[in-house]
Amino acid sequence: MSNDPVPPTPARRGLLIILSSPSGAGKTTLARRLMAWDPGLRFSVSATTRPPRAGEVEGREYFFRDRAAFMAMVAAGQMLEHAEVFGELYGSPALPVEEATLAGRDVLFDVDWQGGQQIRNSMLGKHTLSIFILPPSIPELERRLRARGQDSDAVIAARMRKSRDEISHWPEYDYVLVNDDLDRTEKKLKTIVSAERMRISQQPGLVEVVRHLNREFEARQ
Ligand SMILES: Nc1ncnc2c1ncn2[C@@H]1O[C@H](COP(=O)(O)OP(=O)(O)OP(=O)(O)O)[C@@H](O)[C@H]1O
Ligand SMILES: Nc1nc2c(ncn2[C@@H]2O[C@H](COP(=O)(O)O)[C@@H](O)[C@H]2O)c(=O)[nH]1
Repeated sequence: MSNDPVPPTPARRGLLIILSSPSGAGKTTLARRLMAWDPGLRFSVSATTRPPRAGEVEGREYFFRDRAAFMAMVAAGQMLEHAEVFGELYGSPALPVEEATLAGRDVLFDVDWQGGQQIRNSMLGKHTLSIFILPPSIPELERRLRARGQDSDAVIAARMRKSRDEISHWPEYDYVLVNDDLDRTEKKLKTIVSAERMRISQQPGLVEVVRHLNREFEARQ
């Protein structure tokens, strides 16, 4: 018998994948493509006090709450993070994230820089992967916000004013992608996620593989 140096197999904890960008750079579009690529990925549906846009469905894009209900969730400790963005409250409910990551599933967040910071510093923040999406130019950012056709001129102007501040947080992220061509950016995003999933810390099953290889070495002696 060898004295097997390999520790027992720990369960895999899911990754917290954080996407941030200035409004309109394309993170929601990219998040949808990532979800379609990997049905095992769980999207963290945020709660917000902002009113629904046309086509948005309660519980799919957001949980739409009034301020009192939102603050009650915060007071009850139900939010992993929360922040005021463009004058509205946004937050990520903690329980679905805990359940998914405990079951080994990765969770995708579409949050601003404040949310990104809070998630990284949270109890669940040990295994995070954070990616910041930059627009190729400021005129293109504004063009995308207008082309989306969802927000008033005043809302677009407010979001453009905040974009410089949001962009200033790019160095806090693990990766930065310039979203010029959507298909190319999607491919890069998938490459990053695939590579991060191959980190030793993300592959507890390797312990069994190495154990098996050691047994095979012994059988040859
Ligand atoms: N690479 C791209 N080239 C051209 N248009 C794009 C590109 N990426 C996204 N878009 C478009 O830009 C608009 C804004 O994208 P999206 O809603 O994904 O931005 P966002 O970063 O999630 O914004 P918000 O923070 O306001 O939710 C959408 O109409 C989307 O189709
Ligand atoms: N800190 C958090 N930010 C969030 C969350 N959900 C969304 N967001 C960010 O808000 C803005 C605006 O989103 P929109 O849907 O109104 O266009 C954008 O930057 C999102 O990333 C959250 O739970 N926490």
